[in-house]
This record gives sequence, C-alpha cells and structure tokens, in this order.
Amino acid sequence: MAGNLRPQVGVLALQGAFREHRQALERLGAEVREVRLPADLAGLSGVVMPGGESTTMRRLLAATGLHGALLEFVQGGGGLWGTCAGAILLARDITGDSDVPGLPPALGLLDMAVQRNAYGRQVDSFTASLNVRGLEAPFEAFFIRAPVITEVGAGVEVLAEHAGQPVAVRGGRLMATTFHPELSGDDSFHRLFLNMLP
Ligand SMILES: NC(=O)CC[C@H](N)C(=O)O
Repeated sequence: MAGNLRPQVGVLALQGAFREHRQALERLGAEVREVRLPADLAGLSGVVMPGGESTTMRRLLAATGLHGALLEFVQGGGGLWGTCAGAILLARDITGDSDVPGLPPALGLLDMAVQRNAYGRQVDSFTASLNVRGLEAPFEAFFIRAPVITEVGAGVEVLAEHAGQPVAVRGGRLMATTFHPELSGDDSFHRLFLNMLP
C-alpha cells in the first residue's frame, strides 16, 4: 500500500460470496469496486475472486470479456486473490469438471493443480484452525465444498496447510485460498492481500 492513499481494489461480482469480501476490505480502509465488466478494472491495484460456483463463473468470465481483461490486468502488475471457486479459476490445472462440454477456460495463471469438491459429500463443509505463514494468530477457516490443491509449482509458496495439503498459496501478486476467509470475522487474510499490492 503506497503512502496514505487508500488502496483501490475490486471484488469480482459476477456470482457468489462477494459482499462479505467487500465488507472486509472496507473495514481495512480500502476503496472497493464491484467488478462486472472489463471497464470496472480501470485504476485497481488488486481484485478478489470470491467463492461460489467456478463453472458458472467461467461462463460469465467468457461472456463479459473479463477472462481476457483479467489476464491483461495481471500482466500489467495487478494482484489477484482467488478464494475457493476463485482459487479454482486461478489454477493451471483443474480436475473434477471434465464432464462439462463446452466449458470456457479458467484463468490458469497460478502454477498449481486443483481438484474440485475433493473433500467429498460427507465432509463437504468444515472448519479448521490454520497456522499461516505471515500471520501471528491461528486463522479459523471455513471450507465449503472446497477444492484440494493437489500440486504446486516451484515458484509457488505454501502459506498454510490442512491435513498435509496446501490450502493457502501465493506466487508473486497471486494468492489462492481454498476456504472462505470472508466468513471468519478475521480480516488477516484481507490485510495480507492488501499488503501484496503495488
Ligand atoms: N465454496 C466454493 O466456492 C465452492 C466451489 C465449488 N465447489 C466449485 O467447484 O466451483
């Protein structure tokens, strides 16, 4: 965050849990814009992609032109944080959705592989206390039909693990968390993201 300027950040608002992200970022003093079209990205330093349904988001990213616009945004130095479905959108490789014909591509920006809905139906939602690199206190994380990160590339830093698998990772100005940090009433991850931005 530069000087006293309020960081200008966006929350992808096509679908899913974007309101709670907006509130968390505003509590931290950011100026927040809901992003629905490519023009909404102008002047932002970072964007949060919320949880929801990644196949629906992929269709909407393609239909709105935001797919290409977000790739350009990151190429231009913007930060991008994907939570749950948003993390799936960031992954280079996605399994668990190969049976959907004609599905537009995800963003594929972060060198990791994810498997959708990989915790299975019996445990499709749970909470876990995470030790997170860079955070002082444990973070109470809500997992809701979460993906599992099955592989990370050499340039990707693991910030937290649960049951031996990464659940929060970071590479450059990209961050992915497989849980819903906006539901914890703890803004530490949002602060971490703001601190990553130019
Ligand atoms: N809470 C979530 O974002 C769930 C993600 C959803 N299961 C998907 O695959 O898109």
